[in-house]
Amino acid sequence: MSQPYLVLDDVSRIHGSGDLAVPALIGANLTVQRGELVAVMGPSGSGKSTLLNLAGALDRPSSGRVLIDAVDLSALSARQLAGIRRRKVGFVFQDFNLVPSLTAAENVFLPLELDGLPLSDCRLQADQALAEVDLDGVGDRFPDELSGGERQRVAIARALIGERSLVLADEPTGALDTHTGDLVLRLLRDRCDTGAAGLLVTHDARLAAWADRVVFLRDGRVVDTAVASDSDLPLFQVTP
Ligand SMILES: Nc1ncnc2c1ncn2[C@@H]1O[C@H](COP(=O)(O)OP(=O)(O)OP(=O)(O)O)[C@@H](O)[C@H]1O
Repeated sequence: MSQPYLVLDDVSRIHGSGDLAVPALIGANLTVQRGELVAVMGPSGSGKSTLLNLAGALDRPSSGRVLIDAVDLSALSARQLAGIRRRKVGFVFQDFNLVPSLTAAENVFLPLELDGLPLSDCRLQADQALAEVDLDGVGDRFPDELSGGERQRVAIARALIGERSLVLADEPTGALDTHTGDLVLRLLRDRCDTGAAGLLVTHDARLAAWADRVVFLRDGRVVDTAVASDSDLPLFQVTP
């Protein structure tokens, strides 16, 4: 089997210190191959967002190692981490995180623009990315001129634009109706099928069924994994 694209090796993250220390993630091990979509499930506060932020180089572990494409992130400066995020990682959040003063196309090509790509190339790639999510022709509209489902598809286009091959989604369908939620999941699934590695945080077993595997967290620990195509996901009825 090829080298995993994402590796979490015995990763712990303690927020705060002293009496206020919260062990949000404890000794987590996880690998995701290109082509694979892994769902992360667990009760509120179990460490799902913490894990996702570490996987996407938005946060650093208190101990353990995170590797993206065989690069150990602990060896990198803040500037180098920002470069990895811009080039390799796509994030999709529940609240879309679009910049309201930028058009749909400008939101989508923001990571490329920050990376110094000429604006004409940025626009071309943004239009292609918008077309991929079935949003041809909306590039010049602002987020408040789009529906919730369209905004989330813009966010997906931004997460998928360029070469980025690690796609991280935190409750990406939370605010969407079932039909649009399924569309968003299909886009994520397609991107993984064409070679990206994906992590999907969700509370919804129906959405987790789009993944290849499900990792269950409880109190900051990985307590179980399951093959997602087994329709009877154990939800949180796992033994500690
Ligand atoms: N910046 C922070 N400072 C202190 N504690 C934090 C911080 N971020 C998260 N925590 C704590 O770490 C634990 C894990 O939080 P996390 O957000 O990863 O859980 P989650 O599983 O994503 O929860 P939810 O499903 O409610 O979003 C929780 O106890 C949370 O209160």
